[in-house]
Amino acid sequence: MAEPLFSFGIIADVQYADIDDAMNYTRTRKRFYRGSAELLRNAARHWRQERVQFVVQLGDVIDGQNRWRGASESALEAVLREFDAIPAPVHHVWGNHEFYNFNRETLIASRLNSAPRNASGSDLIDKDIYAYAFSPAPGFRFVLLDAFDLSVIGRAKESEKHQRALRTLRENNHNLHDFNQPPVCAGLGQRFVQFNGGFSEEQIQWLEEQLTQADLSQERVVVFSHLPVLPGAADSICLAWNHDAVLSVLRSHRCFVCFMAGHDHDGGRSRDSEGSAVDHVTLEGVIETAPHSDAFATVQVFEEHMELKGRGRVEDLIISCPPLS
Ligand SMILES: Nc1ncnc2c1ncn2[C@@H]1O[C@H](COP(=O)(O)OP(=O)(O)O)[C@@H](O)[C@H]1O
Repeated sequence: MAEPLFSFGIIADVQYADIDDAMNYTRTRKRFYRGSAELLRNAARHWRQERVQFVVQLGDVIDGQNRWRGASESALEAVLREFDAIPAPVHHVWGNHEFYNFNRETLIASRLNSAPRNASGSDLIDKDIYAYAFSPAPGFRFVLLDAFDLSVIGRAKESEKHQRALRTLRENNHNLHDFNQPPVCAGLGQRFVQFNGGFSEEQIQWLEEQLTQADLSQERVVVFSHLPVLPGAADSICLAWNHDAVLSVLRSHRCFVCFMAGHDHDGGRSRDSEGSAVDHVTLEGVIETAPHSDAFATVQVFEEHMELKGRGRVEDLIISCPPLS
């Protein structure tokens, strides 16, 4: 049997807090706030044994409730200790709960900024857009996106991007007193809530350039974001506001293999048949996973496909790589 070229771990929505278990907002699922650290520890142990090359943490690593308890720093320390037990780099995506706990400047200066450093500082596409690309192996380019680049929670009140985000919510959500409440409508319109966000034109342009370069150099690309972009791969309430702009970039490049996101704790899988049938994976969230189970995966990468090996409530998936030419 062929050996994988390399392998990496993925985990989403740990949302750790040192508080008692409770129901989610809509009272449909239980959240295991302390147990989530234990499940992260299980994942770390597993990845250590498997000797993965790196891990991608898909956002919401600590819960927003740490903020009002004054526990943001200690909760972050607790989860980073678990990640430190993995002898491999960890790439951190930022979700809405990162912004409930910290502002953008604090996050940029924190250990949750995993962008590689270059001679002039960091490889971020812009000093305050948390998106970057890295090459895990020759022929592969992995891209992390900032889904709160355009958002109310991820941008300072006085900034132009915050104001634009507010206008987007006012135009699309009639709940002016509470934009966390989804608009009463069917389908995709429900995504215009304050706990979501979107991607600026600069970021989408940068993504386009990354994929164009990857096409030219015959690399394969995997894209990560906290917010999903393909309807069907997640509940409509969980999609990025301008998910369609990202989709149209992804669909126009043959280098694109797979999109991985978190945010929707129920998880989801969908094959984008409008592209060249690439997979969109929304990973099941640790926070709503019972303590006796697990929610993480290891992805083994081969020349022509990737094998996602799920643990606990994450099911296995074979992801095929579209032909390069
Ligand atoms: N249907 C809703 N109506 C009003 N507020 C909501 C609704 N769903 C979530 N919220 C609020 O939005 C914020 C984010 O929700 P939460 O469930 O914590 O997000 P996540 O799914 O990322 O964990 C919380 O402050 C929560 O109380």
